[in-house]
Amino acid sequence: MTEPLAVDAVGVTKAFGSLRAVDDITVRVAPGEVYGVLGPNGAGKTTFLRMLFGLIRPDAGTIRVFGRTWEEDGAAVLDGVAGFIESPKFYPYLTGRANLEGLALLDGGARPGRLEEVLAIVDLADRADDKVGGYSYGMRQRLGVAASLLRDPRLLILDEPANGLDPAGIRDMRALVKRLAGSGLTVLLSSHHMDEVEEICDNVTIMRRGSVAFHGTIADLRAMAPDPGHLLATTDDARALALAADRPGIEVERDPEAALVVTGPQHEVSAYVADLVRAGLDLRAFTPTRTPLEALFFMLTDATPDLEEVR
Ligand SMILES: Nc1ncnc2c1ncn2[C@@H]1O[C@H](COP(=O)(O)OP(=O)(O)OP(=O)(O)O)[C@@H](O)[C@H]1O
Repeated sequence: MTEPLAVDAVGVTKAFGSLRAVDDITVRVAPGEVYGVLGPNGAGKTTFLRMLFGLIRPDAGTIRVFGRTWEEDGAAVLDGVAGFIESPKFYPYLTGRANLEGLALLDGGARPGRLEEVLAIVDLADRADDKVGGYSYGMRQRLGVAASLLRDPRLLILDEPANGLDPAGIRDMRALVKRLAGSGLTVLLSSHHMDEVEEICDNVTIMRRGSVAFHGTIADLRAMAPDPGHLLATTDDARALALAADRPGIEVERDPEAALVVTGPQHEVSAYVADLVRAGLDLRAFTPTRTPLEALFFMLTDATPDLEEVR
C-alpha cells in the first residue's frame, strides 16, 4: 500500500462573514518534503494552517492528514502532527528545560532522553538551564520547535517561524528546518518572505487574498522570474540614462529617490556598466534591488514591497 500524503487538502474554503479568507485552495504535501505556504499579510496562510490543526473547520473542501480526517477520525487526525500557530508561548520565569518538562508532562510524557535530544536538535542544549525570559526571540522560536518535536512528530507545521527574527535568527531557523528535513520529517511552513523558503522548500503554494496564485516547485518559480534589477547611481545619471538608448536589451528608469533602476539579463547589464565606465562615468552605487524570485512574489501577490526592506 502506498503511504498516504502527509497533507491532502482539496478545495478548502473558509469565510469569515463576507470575507473568503481561504478560497478553494488545494495543497498536497508528500511525506518527507518541506512545503512552503507563502503570501503577504492577510493572504490566508494562518487560517489554512488553523484548519489543518482542527482549530477551525472549513466551510467546504476536505482535509486529510496522513489519510485521516476530522470527520472520520476526530482528534486522532493529529497523531504524528505537531507545530505552532503564530509565536509559541512559554513561562518566562522558568528555564527552557523546565518549560519543556512541563509541556511533556501535559502531553502524557516524552520518551526517555527525548528532551535532551530535542534541545540538541534546536541548538539550545547549552542554554537549557537559563530562564526563557532571557532568551532572544529566535531562541524562543527554536524552543517552540523543540516543544513540537517532543512528541516525535512525522509532520511539523510551523506558522511563520522566521517572522520577527533578525538575519542571524533567520539563518539559524533555516538551518534548523534543513536539519529536520534531513532527518526525514515532513515540514509545512508559512512565510511572507520568499528568501526564507527558496533554499529549503521543495514545493510552494503562493496565496493571494485567499486563493492560489502559484503552485509548484521552486525551479518552476525561478523559470517564471523576471530579470534582476539593480539600483545605479553615477557621477552623471542623465548621461547614464542617455547611454542606455544604445542597449535595447535593458531598461533603465529614474528611481523616485534620484538613482536609476537597471533591469535586464545579467550579461547585458554588465555590458552597460562597462559602457558607463568607458564614457568616463564613475559608479557611486550599484546594488541589487531584490532577487528575481522576490520580484515575482510581489507580482503574483500584488503586494507592495517595503522599499527600505528590499534595499
Ligand atoms: N477569526 C477571524 N475572524 C474574522 N476575520 C479573520 C479571522 N481570522 C482571520 N481573518 C481574516 O482573514 C484574512 C486572512 O487572515 P490570515 O491570518 O489567515 O492571513 P495570513 O496570511 O496568515 O496573514 P499574516 O501573515 O498577517 O498572519 C485576513 O483578512 C484576516 O483579517
